[in-house]
Amino acid sequence: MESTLSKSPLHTLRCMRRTPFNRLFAGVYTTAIFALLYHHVLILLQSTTLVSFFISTSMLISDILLGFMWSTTQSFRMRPILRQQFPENLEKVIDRKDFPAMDIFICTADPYKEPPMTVVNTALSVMAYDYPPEKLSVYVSDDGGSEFTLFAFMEAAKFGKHWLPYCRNNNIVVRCPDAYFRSNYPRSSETQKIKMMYESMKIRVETVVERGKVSDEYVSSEEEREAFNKWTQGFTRQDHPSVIQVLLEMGKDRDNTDKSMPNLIYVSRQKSKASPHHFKAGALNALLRVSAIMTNSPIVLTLDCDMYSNDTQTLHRVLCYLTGSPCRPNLGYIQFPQRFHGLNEADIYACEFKRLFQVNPVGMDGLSGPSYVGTGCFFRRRVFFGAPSAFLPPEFPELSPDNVVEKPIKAQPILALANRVAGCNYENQTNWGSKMGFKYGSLVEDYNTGYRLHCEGWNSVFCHPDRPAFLGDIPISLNDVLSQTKRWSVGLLEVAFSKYCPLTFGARAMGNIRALCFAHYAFWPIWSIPISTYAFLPQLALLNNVSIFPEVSSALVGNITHISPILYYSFHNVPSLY
Ligand SMILES: O=c1ccn([C@@H]2O[C@H](COP(=O)(O)OP(=O)(O)O[C@H]3O[C@H](CO)[C@@H](O)[C@H](O)[C@H]3O)[C@@H](O)[C@H]2O)c(=O)[nH]1
Ligand SMILES: [Mn+2]
Repeated sequence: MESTLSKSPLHTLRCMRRTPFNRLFAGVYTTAIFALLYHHVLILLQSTTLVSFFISTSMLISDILLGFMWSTTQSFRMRPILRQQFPENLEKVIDRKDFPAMDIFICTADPYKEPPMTVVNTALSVMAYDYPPEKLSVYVSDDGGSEFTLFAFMEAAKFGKHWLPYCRNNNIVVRCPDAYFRSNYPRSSETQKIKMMYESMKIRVETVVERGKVSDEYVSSEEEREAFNKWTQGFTRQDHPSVIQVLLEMGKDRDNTDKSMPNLIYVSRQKSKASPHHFKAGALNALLRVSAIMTNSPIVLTLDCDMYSNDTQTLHRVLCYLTGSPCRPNLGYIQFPQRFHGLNEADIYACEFKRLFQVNPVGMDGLSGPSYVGTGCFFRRRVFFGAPSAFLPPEFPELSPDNVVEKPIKAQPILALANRVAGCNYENQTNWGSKMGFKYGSLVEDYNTGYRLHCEGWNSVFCHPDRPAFLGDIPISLNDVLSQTKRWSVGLLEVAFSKYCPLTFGARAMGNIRALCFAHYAFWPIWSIPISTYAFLPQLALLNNVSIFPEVSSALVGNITHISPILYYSFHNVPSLY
């Protein structure tokens, strides 16, 4: 195998050529920042009135914060690397029948904000991966506890039996039905037929959501009726029993060409007003346990419901890192960037977050790997059970990452246990959320979990192929943008001001440079302080006749300080210079 790998590698990496320049620049620029701060201190000491004292102090504080944020960004420039995968070499190293099983988690939380058809499209796009279907299990977590979402998935299970073979036989690249039918697809009679099926499913699902109930005419079997019976009078989204419904069972359910379908399982964990639900992290932990009981695949993909798969080869790319030797023993997860569709040229709310999702992770990748961004991330199941060298056993052996599930997923004991671990009080007095699974304590469970895994000694890989692996929706209204930014800011500050602060706990656990990368995110909201100061202070200073910038004649310091904010912003905003 060694020799096969050296002739046809599965992945390569190379350091970027600009690295020495970046380091030199960081050194020179640090001197400029100190000169600027020195100038501010001098002005502060010379201030004679209250107004000039206030203005100089504000400038000093803003520039200290800007300088600090600048220094955190430099950690991303210290060793940026570029990776490449060669999925075409995979089958030289591992037989298709030996591919590892994958559990795919899709989260949804509200049938009105996240229409069930969007969730269905995400699920169908991943069910149709070019991967042995008997190795795929798709779990949908419905935190909205909505019968409409369950109904949509019953429909998707039926439509999938036509869609999957259609994609396979016609080598379709975009396997998300909605995106496919929006593209310039070939108008053959087979395609028209499948499009009609899709449209009629869509109408049924949308009618059900509009009417606010699943009418009898849409329920086609006793099993389905029984599932909907769980939505009794007292069933609300904040208070309801767990609902776990197997919609497709691998091996038993077959498509219209008689090939096996992947598993498709609907999970709505139990909710009660009296127990905390821990938002998405709670939902993911419930899914981790339910999937452990039912399939326990060694690799887990987390996806948001608004992100569909845009490349059938993605799982092969992931395997390039997880199979063959040498395989990094501490490799915990593989993160794909969040990329978006439907962006307009101007992207007026700047929601693409290119720096956050595409530029900075390249820098972190050269250190110990990118942070987790909540979606498009493949984990080894083992990472959720303690540090690489200190396995933390779960409450009972069936939850253990090395347990092999032998019973079929519809077996009564399996379903009973799955419902038990999806209970709202199950986590009381356990390590879930603190030492095990996705971490609680922050609204940005993704950043928090990724960061804590790195502190434990896990590392990660950034996989950024030219063809986006996943495409998602961006917020398109100002209200959505503001609420998203507020949620992120609160969540990040929760980590920054906790005992796990990257500057203290992080620096001890992983060293200064890596910790600075994580600190950059944790302290991201403090950008608002210097930005607001710079927005308002110059006018105030002008009105009060206070000079905040040095005069051109005041020698070296003046010149440097004049150009430094300009230089700072130009360097910060040119992505090609990382
Ligand atoms: O109680 C909850 C709340 C949210 N979600 C799901 O979590 C996902 C992300 O939530 P959303 O409200 O869309 O947050 P965004 O700010 O758009 O998402 C970004 O930020 C989140 C918090 O950091 C990450 O979890 C996401 O992956 C990341 O895309 C969605 O699929 C939701 O359905 C739940 O399952 N349960
Ligand atoms: Mn979202």
